[in-house]
Amino acid sequence: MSDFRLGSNSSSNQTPGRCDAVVSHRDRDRGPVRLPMRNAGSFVESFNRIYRRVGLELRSIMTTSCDVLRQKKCVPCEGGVPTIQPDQAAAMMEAVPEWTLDDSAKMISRKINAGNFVKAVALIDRIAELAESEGHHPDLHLTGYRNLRIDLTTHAIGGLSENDFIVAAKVDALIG
Ligand SMILES: C[C@H](O)[C@H](O)[C@H]1CNC2=NC(N)=NC(=O)C2=N1
Repeated sequence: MSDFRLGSNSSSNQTPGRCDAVVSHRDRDRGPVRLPMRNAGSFVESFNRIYRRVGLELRSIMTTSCDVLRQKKCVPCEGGVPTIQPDQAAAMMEAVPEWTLDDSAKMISRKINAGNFVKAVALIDRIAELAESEGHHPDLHLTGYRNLRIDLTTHAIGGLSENDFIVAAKVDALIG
């Protein structure tokens, strides 16, 4: 097999330079790879299923940039994908500084004092629209008429996925 070379002129039509994943050949990292904006998770799964027999593997790099997360789209998750591990989750919290990671590293949460009940419910409505457009939904807790807690975890896999961080970053943009 010829030396497997990669550059920033990858197949995806995104700005060069940003790396979403690394491809390794026989466990040796060979270079950066850009992933498609949509369905990146299933692309990585399919690539690895097909090319593992020749020693190639894609390892996606979870982003720690809020801006990058806000450009992404959630990937429908029906289970069968690994959860983000605690160390990666802790690193990704950098992108969503208003959020906290729970002790089990399976959920991220944000607490907001919306000021009054009407504002809190209006915020819930806006979050609901965002969640529906992403196909990924937070658990919402409104207590004390104005205190809203937003919990994000990926129920299908019983832990965190990049979807949770994408929605969290978009909620932050929505709140401002
Ligand atoms: C088919 C659809 O993508 C799945 O049912 C989605 C819906 N929204 C979801 N939201 C969250 N938080 N976790 C999920 O596993 C989930 N699954």
